[in-house]
Amino acid sequence: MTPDSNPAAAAVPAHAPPISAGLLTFDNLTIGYDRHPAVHHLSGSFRPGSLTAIAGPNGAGKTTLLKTVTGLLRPIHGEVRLTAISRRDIAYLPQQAEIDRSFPISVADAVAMGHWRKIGAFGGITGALMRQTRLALSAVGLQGFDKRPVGSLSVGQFQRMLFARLLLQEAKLIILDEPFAAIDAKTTNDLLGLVLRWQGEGRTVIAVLHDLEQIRGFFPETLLLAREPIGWGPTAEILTPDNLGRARAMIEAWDEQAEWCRR
Ligand SMILES: Nc1ncnc2c1ncn2[C@@H]1O[C@H](COP(=O)(O)OP(=O)(O)OP(=O)(O)O)[C@@H](O)[C@H]1O
Repeated sequence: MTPDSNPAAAAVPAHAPPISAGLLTFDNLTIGYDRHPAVHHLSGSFRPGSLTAIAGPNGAGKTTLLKTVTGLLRPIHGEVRLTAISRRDIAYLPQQAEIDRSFPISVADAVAMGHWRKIGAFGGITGALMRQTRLALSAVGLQGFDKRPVGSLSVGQFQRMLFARLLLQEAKLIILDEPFAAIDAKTTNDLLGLVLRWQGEGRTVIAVLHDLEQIRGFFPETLLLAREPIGWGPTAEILTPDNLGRARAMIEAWDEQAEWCRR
């Protein structure tokens, strides 16, 4: 696959958050745990149809930010605003480490859970929905895996299965937390193809990633986070040596026990 010169990366001023008609907007957001802030003073918007990487060192607050967007955490201060969508329109793929892989369920049933918006929590899976489930499994290269218990899948196969479920969700906003961590090159390439397909369909995609070359190659926009926003805009203008150095220094200087922010 070749890097995509994506039109979603419309001109946005460097080092300034792209505030415009955003699908998802942060308004002076401060988030964290037990009133210890993990991320301060984040403002900006993700435009509808944009493809954005969230980058930053370990402990920068990336996962905390995603959990706040999905409603798992409440902001300490400021606001997360959704425009023209609701939380039901968001599909969220957590880090692999947060997912219980021992759940006794078949691959087909796990993927079919992606239909929940159409059928509700207690609705039945019709023949048509099961056919769509099998199509989604084929799209991720897992044809014939329907009856396998999820616990028997390799790490890469498990991630393919979760992407099949995302396919069925047909979400307007897709949020991925380190989707390619511990995944081999072939699987990464296939799943990256799905990410680009989603964006081609007009969906908005946000992914936490650590591979800077991958971000430069495929993600037109980047939010570089290090407890505070270091930059947010076109990837080439954000992932500079200067900004990456500032992000590292910010994390090294961070006080884990910092009290409530007074700025
Ligand atoms: N449940 C929790 N309770 C208290 N503090 C937490 C909790 N989860 C995360 N933190 C802290 O919040 C800060 C940001 O963590 P977060 O997981 O958001 O970072 P990250 O950028 O996703 O890191 P990584 O790249 O290592 O996954 C860290 O100092 C972390 O220890």
